[in-house]
Amino acid sequence: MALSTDDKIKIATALDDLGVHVIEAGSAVTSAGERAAIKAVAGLGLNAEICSYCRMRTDDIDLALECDVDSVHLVVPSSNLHIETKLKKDIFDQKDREDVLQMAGSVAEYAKSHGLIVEFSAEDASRADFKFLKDLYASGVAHGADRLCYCDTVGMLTPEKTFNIFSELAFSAGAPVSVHCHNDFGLAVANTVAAFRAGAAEGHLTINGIGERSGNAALEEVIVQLEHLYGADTGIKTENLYQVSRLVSKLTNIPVSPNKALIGGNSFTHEAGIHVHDLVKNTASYEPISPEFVGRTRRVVLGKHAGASSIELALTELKLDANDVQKQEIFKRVKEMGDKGLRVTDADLQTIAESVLEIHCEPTVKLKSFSAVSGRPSIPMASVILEVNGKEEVCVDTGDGPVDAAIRAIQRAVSSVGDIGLEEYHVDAITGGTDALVEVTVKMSKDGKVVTARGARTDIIEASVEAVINGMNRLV
Ligand SMILES: CC(=O)SCCNC(=O)CCNC(=O)[C@H](O)C(C)(C)COP(=O)(O)OP(=O)(O)OC[C@H]1O[C@@H](n2cnc3c(N)ncnc32)[C@H](O)[C@@H]1OP(=O)(O)O
Ligand SMILES: CC(C)C(=O)C(=O)O
Repeated sequence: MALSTDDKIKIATALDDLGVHVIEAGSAVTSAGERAAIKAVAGLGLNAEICSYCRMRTDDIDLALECDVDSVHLVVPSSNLHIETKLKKDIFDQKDREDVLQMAGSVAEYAKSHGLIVEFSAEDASRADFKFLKDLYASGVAHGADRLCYCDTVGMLTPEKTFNIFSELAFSAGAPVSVHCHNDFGLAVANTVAAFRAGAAEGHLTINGIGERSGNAALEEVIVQLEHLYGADTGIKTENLYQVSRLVSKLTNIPVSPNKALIGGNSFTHEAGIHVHDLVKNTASYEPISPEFVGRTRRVVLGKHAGASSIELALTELKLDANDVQKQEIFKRVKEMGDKGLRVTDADLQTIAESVLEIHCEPTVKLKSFSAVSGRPSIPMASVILEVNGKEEVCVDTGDGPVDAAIRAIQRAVSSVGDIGLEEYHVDAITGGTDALVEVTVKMSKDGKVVTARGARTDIIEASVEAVINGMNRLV
């Protein structure tokens, strides 16, 4: 994953707006491009402190200074394993031990003398000799470190162990102690929360839990757990969390798993009829917090597990009245689709309901023709001819591929009916082979309303065009 300067600016601005206190904008030593990006972020005048990762080397500090950052995350190997591997020294040898303490302290002092805030970070602290770790922190503090950090570099901590360690360190190490957890055993969030409970001053968190290997502690999970399960006021604008999560996922190209807590596509989405039956009476029955708390909306989807309440709700949303017999028929058809293994999109339900209720609606957006081209080195391009509210619209656009170009062209062609966004795009090959039937499912939005729709064809561009137009017709 590599972010451009523009991407870093967008993410840093969103994080600042979210209310985070420190933004680690990159490692200045990485490359000239990385330095340009860090400098650009530092020049934004954000409220957050802008920080760069540095090794225990004065030349790394010099590069961070070139970027005009406020602070450095000065990382010092602390376990004997890391010290031996990186520095070829042994903390159990008295001379080597003193050398490491001296080296770390002098780089901290160098950074401080150049006006930087120093977060003095013990790498692999969870596998370090605890006595040496405390000596290392003492050396950092004696040389001016403003904060200390305890890194669980390969995710070895458990919540109980973390609580005990932070209970001992947090108020006796001589400076506020941050926690930096990795998720190798899936415990990064639990360990970070345990550290906060025991007095950690700061947590190193990442949006969507991204990070090296299995990632770091997910910001959104830590914040919402602290607020809701422990009654803390974190000062974070939680209502921005989903929007920032989407931005980071888009710019890093790292999709969020549908079942990811709080920000996954399935959180706050309900399908089971037995759940929906209660949910419509009291949302708390199947939601621990309201979706709006993290900037989301509730969704009830239809499928094999739908019940009468789900159908009733969906019909109300469509503003359609059905009698009991008609509802039974809609219910039956929804179940039939579910039994075939199909997800019932909002557009599918509308089609079923209109067919059962014998309503004939002229679609607002009708496809007359489209074409798309792609190749190398040409730029992917698409043209569409649509009928929008009876008026012919012809649009051409380019994109990252022919599908993107076609969807952009459609979005331009329908701009007269409003701003329709594509929130999610998903492709499944239903059959095997290069002539497979391809199913495209899209989630689209307009003025806060979100709908799902599907297209199924052997041609992926046609399936995408069909899905998008189906979704648009549900929204306008
Ligand atoms: C995902 C993250 O960004 S987490 C933060 C970690 N950040 C990064 O790794 C930044 C990206 N890294 C890079 O671009 C490169 O690794 C560079 C430019 C930093 C260094 O590249 P190279 O000089 O080729 O060294 P290489 O990466 O092979 O090895 C790292 C060197 O740093 C040394 N080192 C690593 N950590 C430390 C430390 N905390 N203090 C002092 N030295 C350290 C290693 O001992 C090794 O030194 P050696 O080459 O003398 O053996
Ligand atoms: C970059 C450093 C802080 C790290 O990821 C770790 O030690 O866990």
